[in-house]
Amino acid sequence: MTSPAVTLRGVSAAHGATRDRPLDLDIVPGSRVWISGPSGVGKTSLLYVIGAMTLAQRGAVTVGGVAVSSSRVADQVRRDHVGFVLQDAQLVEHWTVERNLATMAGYDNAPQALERLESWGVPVEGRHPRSLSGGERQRIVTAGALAKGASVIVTDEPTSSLDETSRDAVIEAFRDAADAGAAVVVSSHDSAWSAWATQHVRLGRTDG
Ligand SMILES: Nc1ncnc2c1ncn2[C@@H]1O[C@H](COP(=O)(O)OP(=O)(O)OP(=O)(O)O)[C@@H](O)[C@H]1O
Repeated sequence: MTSPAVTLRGVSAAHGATRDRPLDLDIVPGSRVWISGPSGVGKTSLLYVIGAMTLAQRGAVTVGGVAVSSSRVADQVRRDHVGFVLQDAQLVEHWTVERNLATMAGYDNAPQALERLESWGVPVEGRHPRSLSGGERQRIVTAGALAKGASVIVTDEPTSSLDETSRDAVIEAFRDAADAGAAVVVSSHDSAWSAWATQHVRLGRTDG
């Protein structure tokens, strides 16, 4: 039997729907999980718990087989197991994009990120984050997170700034990451993720 990449048992995040309705969830390697629900329902808050970016308010969380029981453990788990693409695509503004990518992905993996960005038509050489459009920024962070080769990838609206063609390329890249064995968890309003997902977590009133 495949060991889950992430388990939640009776978990409530600090904000949103899981406060009233704690969640049990098993996410196995290779799965594609779509968290949906109306604005403000708590998708981001749940995603942060799944990615060990914050501790659960209640319940038990494991990521990569490790119980996320303290901030110190969460920091380590995040480094060892998690790649993330957050809503405000996180880059160090005074570094070049290449240095940002090397830090996100690891120096050995950075060429892979550069290759992907070239295939997506995102020019990178010598650029700083301030010169990037929202869509370029989003794809740079995505390429960095994917190249890290993490076993768990969490992403929050990773295609919100993209046109349809670019969006489809990014969705495809997250599919490839899952095919390669990562557990990929996406929080998004966009129903384009529906056909991509193998597992759907719907937060909100219509949730069963
Ligand atoms: N640090 C915080 N302090 C207080 N309230 C917060 C905090 N973070 C989130 N919230 C509130 O918790 C609720 C859930 O927020 P969250 O960002 O998880 O929702 P979401 O479903 O991801 O929303 P959206 O789709 O608009 O991004 C919202 O009402 C939000 O205002």
